[in-house]
Amino acid sequence: KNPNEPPIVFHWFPFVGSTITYGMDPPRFFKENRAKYGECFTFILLGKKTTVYVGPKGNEFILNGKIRDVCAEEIYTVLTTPVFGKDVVYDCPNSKLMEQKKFMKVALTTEAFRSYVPIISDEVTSYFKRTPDFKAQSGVVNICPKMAQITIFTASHALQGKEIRDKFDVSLADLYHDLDMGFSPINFMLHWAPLPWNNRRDHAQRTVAKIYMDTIKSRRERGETGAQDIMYHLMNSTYKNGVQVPDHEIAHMMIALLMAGQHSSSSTSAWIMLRLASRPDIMEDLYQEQVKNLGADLPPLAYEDLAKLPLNQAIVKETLRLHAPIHSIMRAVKQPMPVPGTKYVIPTSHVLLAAPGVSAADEQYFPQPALWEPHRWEKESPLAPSIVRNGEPDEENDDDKIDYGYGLVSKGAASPYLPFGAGRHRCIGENFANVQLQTIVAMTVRLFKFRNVDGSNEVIGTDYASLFSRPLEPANIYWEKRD
Ligand code: HEM
Ligand SMILES: N#Cc1ccc(COc2ccc(/C=C/c3ccc(C(F)(F)[C@](O)(Cn4cnnn4)c4ccc(F)cc4F)nc3)cc2)cc1
Repeated sequence: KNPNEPPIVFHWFPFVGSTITYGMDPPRFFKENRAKYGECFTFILLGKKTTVYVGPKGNEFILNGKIRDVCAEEIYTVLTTPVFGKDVVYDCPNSKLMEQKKFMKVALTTEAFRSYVPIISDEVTSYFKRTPDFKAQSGVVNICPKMAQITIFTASHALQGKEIRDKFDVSLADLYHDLDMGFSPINFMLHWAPLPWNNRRDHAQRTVAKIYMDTIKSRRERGETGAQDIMYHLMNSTYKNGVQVPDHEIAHMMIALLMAGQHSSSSTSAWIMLRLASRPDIMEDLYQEQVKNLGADLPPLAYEDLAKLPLNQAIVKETLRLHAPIHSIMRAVKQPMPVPGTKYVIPTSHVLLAAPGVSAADEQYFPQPALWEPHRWEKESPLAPSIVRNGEPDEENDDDKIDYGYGLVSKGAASPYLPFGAGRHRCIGENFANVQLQTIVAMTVRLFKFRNVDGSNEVIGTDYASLFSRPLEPANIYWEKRD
């Protein structure tokens, strides 16, 4: 027992350590060990000493770690580079990633979102109209594959451009599926292994990258400047050192954006539908909110309408509070790190693990935390988070901001609610995700009433085996069309 290091979670076997109990149910693992050891403790994950530090102080310590102390790419590159491709995101120095985030973000503007809302709402309505599963007046459906379908189209159309999606036609599904097989936590360990799925992943990565690069060449030859989409902006971006972004890096960033957008949104939208089925009263409130604020004739949805639907917005916020797709954020330790207020110094042999979802489910910050209650985000709600400021306990309220090279982000990460991370690695897709998810919810509410098959208020368990936590399948809900 070393008094200068956090306590080590009891385990029977070296190497395996606590991998299985953690991997099966990370939130439960964090909560049980916080009760035994406090907010900062170390466990063995596949032979690696992994120091967890939960709560707002832990979020600050890890997510706002200085670049000389913590490193993301060292941990993530084995997982992401084979899928995205070389020289982007975690296969380059952090300074280059910061510039890439700036380029990627430049096309995620409210102007672009204005055009996405009709695209997404048309996709939702046409999907539900043309899909055989929704031919009848009511029925039962496993909602997860349906939401994955809806989000892959909207994510690819919005983030990749119409021509790319059309070009993939039916082969997108297969190529995307093979790429996706490489995006699994098993590859944290076996990324190098010449396993069949890794070979398919590599073939898919090369094929998809080539499709993008051919598109870039043909756009350049035609002098195409029509679509001001992400590809267009990346084709016209230059690094600070004067080098134009090479075609292969453009292609690889496009793959990264597709993977990010698809996984996060399909998981979150599936959870939203399951939660609405567990609370038919909320789904009715949402419908009435649109009637009240947009008019009983329910005009076609526009970007500006989203801001008129606070409960609709709170659905996404409350779902991400209990179902954040990324449950573990990891960093390598590059220099011994003293933990403020303790005797601990975290050595470079450790990996740090932040779990913002732990404080988001802590009664200290959210009364009755296990209750999915979107109304809690309204100021006067008795369930409102204790540190409500201007309507939400977000990190954007009371401290100033800092720019790591891709725009201003909040300086403080000591918030209990960080589903999009914080600090230099903070998400750049938050606004896109909110527009996409809020539009999907608003359109679904117009078409259906949901409830659980057994009429209960229950919700299905979580599958932590994949990279992004998502509902266990099949996750059936009973639906009926609003006449
Ligand atoms: C509900 C949707 C989403 C959630 C909950 C989410 C969550 C996160 C989180 C927690 C991080 C921080 C990761 C870390 O610190 O290691 C992150 C980073 C990031 N996300 Fe998202 N994300 C979402 C959607 C998106 C979308 C739609 C895109 C792209 C269009 C995207 C692109 C990125 C990028 C580029 C980063 C930066 C990674 C880095 O700097 O290391 N995300 N996201
Ligand atoms: N035995 C066993 C056993 C052991 C352990 C386990 C479970 O262990 C763990 C541990 C850690 C993790 C981490 C999740 C993680 C991290 C990074 C990324 C990412 F990089 F990919 C992402 O942030 C994703 N992203 C961002 N925004 N939207 N998506 C991203 C960034 C930029 C980018 F451009 C594209 C991106 F898409 N994705 C996911 C998941 C599971 C199970 C079983």
